[in-house]
Amino acid sequence: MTCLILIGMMGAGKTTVGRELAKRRRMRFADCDHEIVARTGVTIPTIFEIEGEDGFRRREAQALDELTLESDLVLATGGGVVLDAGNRALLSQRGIVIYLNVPPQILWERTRHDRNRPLLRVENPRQRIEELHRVRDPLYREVADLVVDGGRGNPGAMVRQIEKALATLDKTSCEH
Ligand SMILES: Nc1ncnc2c1ncn2[C@@H]1O[C@H](COP(=O)(O)OP(=O)(O)O)[C@@H](O)[C@H]1O
Ligand SMILES: O=C(O)C1=C[C@@H](OP(=O)(O)O)[C@@H](O)[C@H](O)C1
Ligand SMILES: [Mg+2]
Repeated sequence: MTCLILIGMMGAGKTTVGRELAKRRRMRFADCDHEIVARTGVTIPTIFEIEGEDGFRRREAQALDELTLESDLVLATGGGVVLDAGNRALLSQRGIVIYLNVPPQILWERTRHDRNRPLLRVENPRQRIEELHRVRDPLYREVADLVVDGGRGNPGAMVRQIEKALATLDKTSCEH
């Protein structure tokens, strides 16, 4: 079975919905960020502190390249994975890419108390989310096979919406 890849902004629900989707479809679940944390033994903020964003992005590209070789996998990516053109090419080639599209206001509400996202550790995180969304939304759309409204309904409802959208697609192989 094919490889399903979730993309979207921080707080879009990629990790939460991805895990549920994998359970429902009896597929393995992986998360690029979790993989990086498992490999390095430190948190994402610590990687940003020690190696900067560039260092994190190198690790992210490596993890993406390796994980997307698997089939039968639901993969949650980090929100910034689409910034790199090489990553975007990989995403398009290696799976069905699902963009969880969520308005900035909801992203802000979901992430405001979470300290694990170094890019939001700024004076005005709300404005930062809006800026990142403006830059990234076209990149998410560029690689997405499906765009799903991830702002309405609980994760279970998101899974049902994704399943419905997947049924309309005729892309059945990860290795196309
Ligand atoms: N559909 C949803 N409805 C309500 N809350 C959600 C939904 N999806 C995710 N959340 C919550 O939003 C926060 C961020 O979700 P997460 O899965 O970590 O997003 P991402 O991996 O895209 O950054 C978590 O606290 C999660 O429980
Ligand atoms: O948007 C981003 O650039 C990032 C998103 C995070 O993942 P989530 O999208 O799962 O929060 C994580 O990869 C890192 O903090 C950078
Ligand atoms: Mg996540």
